[in-house]
Amino acid sequence: MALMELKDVKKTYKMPGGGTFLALKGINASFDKGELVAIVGESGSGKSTLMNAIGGLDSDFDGQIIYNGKNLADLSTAELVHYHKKDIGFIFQTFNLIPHLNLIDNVSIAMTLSDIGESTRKKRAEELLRNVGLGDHMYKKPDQLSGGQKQRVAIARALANDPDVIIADEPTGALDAETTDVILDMIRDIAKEGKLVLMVTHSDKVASHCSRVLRIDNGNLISDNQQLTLEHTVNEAASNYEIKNMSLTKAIKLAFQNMKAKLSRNLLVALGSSIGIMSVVLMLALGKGVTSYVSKTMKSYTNPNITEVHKQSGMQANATKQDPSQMQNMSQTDVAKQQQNNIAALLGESNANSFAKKDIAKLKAIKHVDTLNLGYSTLTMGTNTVTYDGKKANMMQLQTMSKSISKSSIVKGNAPKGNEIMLDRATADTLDKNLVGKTVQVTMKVGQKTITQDFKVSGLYEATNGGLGISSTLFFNYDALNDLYKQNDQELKPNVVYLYTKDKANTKKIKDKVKDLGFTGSMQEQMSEMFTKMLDIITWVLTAIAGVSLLVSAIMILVVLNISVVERTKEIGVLKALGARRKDIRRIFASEAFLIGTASGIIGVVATYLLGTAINTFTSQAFDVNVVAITPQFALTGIVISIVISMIAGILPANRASKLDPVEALRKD
Ligand SMILES: Nc1ncnc2c1ncn2[C@@H]1O[C@H](COP(=O)(O)OP(=O)(O)OP(=O)(O)O)[C@@H](O)[C@H]1O
Repeated sequence: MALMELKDVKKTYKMPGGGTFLALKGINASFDKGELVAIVGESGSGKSTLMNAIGGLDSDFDGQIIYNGKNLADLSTAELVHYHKKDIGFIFQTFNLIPHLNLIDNVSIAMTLSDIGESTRKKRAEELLRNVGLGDHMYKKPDQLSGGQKQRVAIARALANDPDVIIADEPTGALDAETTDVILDMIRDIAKEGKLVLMVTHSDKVASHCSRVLRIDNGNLISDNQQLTLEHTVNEAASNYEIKNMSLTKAIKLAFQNMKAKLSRNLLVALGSSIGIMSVVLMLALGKGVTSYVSKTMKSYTNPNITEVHKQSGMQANATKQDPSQMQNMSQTDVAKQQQNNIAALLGESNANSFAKKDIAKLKAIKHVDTLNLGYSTLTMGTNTVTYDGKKANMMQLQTMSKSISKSSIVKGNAPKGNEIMLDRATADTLDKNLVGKTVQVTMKVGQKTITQDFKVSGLYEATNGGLGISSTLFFNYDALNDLYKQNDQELKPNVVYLYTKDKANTKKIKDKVKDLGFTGSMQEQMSEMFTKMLDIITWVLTAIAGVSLLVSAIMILVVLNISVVERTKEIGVLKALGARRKDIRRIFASEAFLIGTASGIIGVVATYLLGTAINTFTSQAFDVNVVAITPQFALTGIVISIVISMIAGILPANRASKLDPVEALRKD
C-alpha cells in the first residue's frame, strides 16, 4: 500500500461575492516513502492549494487524501493535530522561523507542542542543528543568520518529530544558486533516509534533482514522470518519543518568552494598568488605616461605659434635618441668625445648647442608663485667664470633669477635687514647670459676671491630638462650678450629659437611642463621623479612579494583545502547521494576559507600598498617625483583581488568535 494516495482531489474556493472557483479539478496520484517529488506548474496553477490539503492545513476538499489508510478529510481534530505533529513536517519559502526564539527553541518548538521534556528536546535540537551544519550557531536568533542558514534551521525544525512526510513549499525560492544546491542536497538526503518529500518549485533545475516530477496546470495534473531512483541510506536521526498535548506550563513558558521579546512594550502596559490597581489597594489601605486610627483614638480617650451627649441648638438641629433644597430657601437673615446663635451657644452666651429638665428626664429614662452626670463645656476664647507669679495665660476653653476623661490623659497630679482646678500641660508650662499643688489666680466669666478668684491646681492634662478638648483648657468639677455660679447669683445650665452604664455592651444601644432622641454624641464621635464621611468621599474618588483606570487598562491590554495577534499571525500559522491546537494558542495568549496582569498587579502593589510609606511619613510627622495600612490581604486582592481584569481583556485576542485559519495566516505577508 502506498504511503499516501490522492483520489480525485478537488478544491473549490468560495468567493466573497458569492461565486466559487475550482482551484483543483480532480488530482489522482500516489506516493511512497523515499520519494522526492517535485510539484511544478505556473503561478496560480494550484500547487500550494494541493500542498495545504496534503499537509492537513485545509480539510475542506472533495475527493480523498488517504494517509496510512485514513482519509484526511475524515480525521478528528485530535487525529489531525497528531498528523501535524508526527506525520508531516513543513519547510516554507520564507523560512517562517519565530524571531524571538533562539535556534534550539525554534527547532524544538514542534517537540514543545508535543510536550517532550526539556533535556530530550535540547539534545535532539542540538543534534539536528549539528546535522545541518549549524552546531556553532545554536544560541543565535534567526535575524543573525543568512538566508541559507535560516532554511537549514527550518529543515531541522521540520525533522524534529521525525515525520514520514516533508512538505517543502519553494524551499529554495529565496536563496542564491550556491545555497540552493546545499539546501537541495539536504532535502535529497532526507528523501534518501526514507521520507516522502513533496517539494513545490518553479525551477526546472531544482525539479531535475527530484526522483519524480508532477506537473500541474490550471488545477489539473497534466504529467507525472518518474525520472530517477534515489539510493536509500539509513536514518540515523530517528526519534521515538511519545507525542502528547502541550501542557499549560509549557504554554506559560512560551508566553514568557514572547513577553521578553517585547519587554519594554509589555512593561509599559503593565505600568499603565498598575495605576488602577494602585488606586484599589490604596483605597483599601487608607480605609483600614483611617478606621483603625479613629477607633483607636476613640478607645484611648473615652471610657467605653460612658455616652457623652450634646444638644444641638434648635436651628442647628433643623438645618441638619432639613433637606438641602429647603436650606436654599432660608433667607440670608435666617442663616446669619443661625450662625450667631451657634457662636453664642459655643461661647456659653446662649442657652440654645443647654439641657432642659425634660431633656434630662428623657435621657435618664433610656434603658440601661445607670447614672446620669451633668457637665458643662464652653469656648472662652481668651476671656478667662490664669495668672501665676506675674505671668498670665489666656484660656480658650472651660470644661467640667467627667468620668469619660481617661486617667491616662492626666499626666501630672490628680483630677480636681472640690474647689480645685486642672490645666492643660502646655498652658501650665508657660506659667511654671511645677504648677501642680500651687495656687493660681483665675479671672473668669461666670454667667454675665466676671470674677477673679484663687484656685489650687490639682493636676495637668495632656491635650494630645484627638484628645479631649483643644489646648488651653481650664477644668472644673461640675458641682464646684455650679456652686461658683450660685454664689454669684448665676445659673449654670448643663450643656453636656454623661450617661453611665455598668455593662459597656449596652453603650452602643444607648448611643443609638440618644441619636434617635435628636441629641448628638461627643466631639470625638462627631469628629469620627466627619472622618468617616471624608473617608467615604475619598473612597468614592479612589473607586472612580480605580474604575476608570481599570477599564482603561483592560482596553489597553486588549489592544496590545490584538496588535500582538496581528504581528504574530504568521507565527500562529506556523505553530498550527506544527500541531498547535486551538487550545494551545489560546493558552499562550491567555498566559500573556496573565503575565501582564501579574506584572501590573505587582507594580501596583509596590507603588502603593512606596506611596503609602511616603504618606505615612508625612502624616506621622504632622499628626502622629499612619493613615495607610497595607496588609498582605490587600496586596493579594490587588494582584488578583489585576490578573482577573487582564485575563478578561485577553479573552477576545486569545480567541481570535486560536481561530486563525493556518492557510490564511501562513499566506500573510
Ligand atoms: N482563499 C482563496 N480564495 C479564492 N481563490 C484562491 C484562494 N487561494 C488561492 N486561490 C486561487 O486558487 C488558484 C491556485 O492558487 P495557489 O496558491 O494554489 O497557486 P500556486 O500554484 O501555488 O501559485 P504560486 O506558485 O504563485 O504560489 C489561484 O488562481 C488562486 O487565485
